[in-house]
Amino acid sequence: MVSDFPGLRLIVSPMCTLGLVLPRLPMPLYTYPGFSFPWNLKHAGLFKLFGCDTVSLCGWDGRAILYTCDVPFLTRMASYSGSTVFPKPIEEYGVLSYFGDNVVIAEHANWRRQRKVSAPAFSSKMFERLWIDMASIVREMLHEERWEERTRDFVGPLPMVPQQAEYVAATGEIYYPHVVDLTLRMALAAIARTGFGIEFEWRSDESFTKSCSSFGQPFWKSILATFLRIVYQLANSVIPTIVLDDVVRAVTTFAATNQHRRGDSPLHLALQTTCKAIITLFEITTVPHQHTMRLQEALHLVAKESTLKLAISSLPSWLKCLPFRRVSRMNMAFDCLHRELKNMIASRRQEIAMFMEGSLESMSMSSMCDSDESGSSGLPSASTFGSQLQEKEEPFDLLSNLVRSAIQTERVGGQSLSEDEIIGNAYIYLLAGHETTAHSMAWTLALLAAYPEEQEKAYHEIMEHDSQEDTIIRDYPKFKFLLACYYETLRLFPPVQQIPKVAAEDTQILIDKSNKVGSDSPVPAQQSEQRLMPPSESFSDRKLGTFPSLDSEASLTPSPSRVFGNHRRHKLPPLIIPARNQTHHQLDFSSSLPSLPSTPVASPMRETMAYVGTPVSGNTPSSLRSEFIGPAPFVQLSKDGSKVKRSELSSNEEQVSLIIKKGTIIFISPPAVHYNPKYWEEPEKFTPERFLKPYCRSAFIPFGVGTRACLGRKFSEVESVCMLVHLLRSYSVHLPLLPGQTVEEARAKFSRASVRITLTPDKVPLVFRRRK
Ligand code: HEM
Repeated sequence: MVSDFPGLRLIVSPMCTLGLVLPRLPMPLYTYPGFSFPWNLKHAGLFKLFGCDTVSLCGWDGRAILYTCDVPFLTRMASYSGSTVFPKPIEEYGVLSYFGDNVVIAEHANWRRQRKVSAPAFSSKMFERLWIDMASIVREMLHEERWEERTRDFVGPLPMVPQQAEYVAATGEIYYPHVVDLTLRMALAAIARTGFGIEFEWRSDESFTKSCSSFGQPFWKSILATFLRIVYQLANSVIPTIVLDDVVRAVTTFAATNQHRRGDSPLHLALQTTCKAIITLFEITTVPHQHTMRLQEALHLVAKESTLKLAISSLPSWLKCLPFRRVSRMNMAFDCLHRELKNMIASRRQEIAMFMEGSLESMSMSSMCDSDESGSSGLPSASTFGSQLQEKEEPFDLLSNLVRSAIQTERVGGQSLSEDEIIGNAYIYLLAGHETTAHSMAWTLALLAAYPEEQEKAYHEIMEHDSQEDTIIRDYPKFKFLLACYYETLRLFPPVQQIPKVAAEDTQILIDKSNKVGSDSPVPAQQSEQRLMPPSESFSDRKLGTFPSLDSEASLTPSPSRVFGNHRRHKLPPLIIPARNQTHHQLDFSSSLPSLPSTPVASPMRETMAYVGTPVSGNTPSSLRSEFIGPAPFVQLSKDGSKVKRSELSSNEEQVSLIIKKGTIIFISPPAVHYNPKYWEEPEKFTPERFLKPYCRSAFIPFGVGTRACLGRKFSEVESVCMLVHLLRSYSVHLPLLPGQTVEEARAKFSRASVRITLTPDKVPLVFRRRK
């Protein structure tokens, strides 16, 4: 299917189950590069090696995929992903349906419905609340962890001891061996408060982790309990249950009354010990845990153990009940969260319906009162009714907004979300929004520590706009440099490493070959203003080239085009494909093409055409053309955006086609795009300023591309900028350098990461000091 593209021929495909667990093998480019290969190889390790931006990855187990970092190609492809052409291979996402159907695993009409109902949940009031919540989370953290007190007497770093393996914090320094422990809790608190409206108090790290890890039974207890239950089941099959139950009840009652019996004789002691043992055994088998799990603890454990849950979901069901403490703790947490979400949704439904009715009623009453100025109607005045309502604050957290949107959709007769779908989507917010943002916040701090001059710029920006009074959401657009730092971090460490698509049908993409450089190459400021969007374009009112503005409600509420993508309004960037009889080597921008003859080029035609899937000749072969029955979206576009008749395809010298065979899996690689020197100057360097100048927007894809782009993008941006403002205004962050260690070495160390659900840093050690 993809053999015409150069690439890796591997023993194991990274996409199969074995690939998920197998570590990197020796000679990785011939055997197996490990599941973390997108991060380890980035652009230079694979695409540069093969000299083209789309390569194939084939395993001996038969799974073959196309792997691309070619911006024109992926932009065109992803812009249509909401349609039937390049959907997500949703069968790969089955495990995410644990709590219920949700927007991430939906496709086609189901996806449109879910996205339409869930997008309004990210409303301006929610962002207002997010800013307030995040600011108070940082404040509480600083207070609870006694940062001020601990950083009071800093005199300077401790003298270095040669061969020192671990950094020793000096007096007045706060040292985190892995700052992700801190950012994970901040991101969780933000999701808990603004996402679910839960009172999530900040407890010192130690006590919180301790209480969370106390759940679940120790391994030996679980084994014993399982054994006793099996014995009971077997005995049950021989002796009638009722008799067995009576015997157990009699024995335990006897044991309970006799376990504290006084007496010093050996007989008494033996009886007492036996009775205690019986009671313990009985407790092990019947009472799993005395202490009820709180929602805050359940949230923490669910977020922490989601990877385990997903891994276990694909195992046979009996394996899921293995008596490991971690597994039983995880199951408890998931059950608790599910139960609580159900209760919360039920109560929110009532509350929100009350508010909706209340506001309607107060409106109608105010009009009645207006018409009857003497107030002789006998009804409470509109203001009295309004104040009764105001006593209770209307909730605007994500979950409440989702419920509100579902109710509103129901009321206008639209297709709404079921309770399970609301729970499914709420769980996705937790899963999608927790680790991604937490890891990115940790890496932003680390990069600012590694580049002190950038940190100083960030600090100056904070000082410029952060008066002594608390900042509010309206101040957010002022922190341009901080947002640029966050973007640059996401470019260097994109949390999502692969974005999969599948060709649902044989598809022919018509390419404008005259546009050689392609409109997605990095461009200087004066060129192509249309493509130069501000870093937060989806948040702003979309004035090209301006920074996000939060002045209007509209700027925060997703518009249909923002929700569903704007591919209908804008012309898609053309793909660059060689003309007939033009070799790859003649091209100055032949990014979509296999350019090295690692796969033997069989015919001149192969050399001159770019295609994905079955080889085709220079002209669309009749066999393939006959498959294009019905609308083929790509065929309809020409250079000027007008329609091209199918019959013109073969003869039109300006147009060349790219053919993607049905079933081809295509993985878009954000790290390879972000490290592609074609789009980014000095891609390895941390240069936040690049986002303050015109930049290649289509080559910045941490939040995905096209219609399926991230719904929570603004959530993560507002949350992170707010955290930086409130932390860096009083504290500076530094790398804990060991004797003889350079900044580059330290950066290489904190850049080590593995690909799990998202890119997960191995260790990010940081030191904080109080600013003078
Ligand atoms: C740094 C933070 C984040 C990154 C890098 C990120 C990245 C992404 C990416 C790449 C996708 C597209 C996946 C695909 O097409 O297969 C996505 C989708 C999604 N994200 Fe995020 N995300 C982040 C934060 C969040 C947050 C905070 C939330 C919610 C509170 C969220 C909710 C979602 C949802 C609901 C989707 C599915 C959209 C759809 O399929 O229509 N994300 N995200």
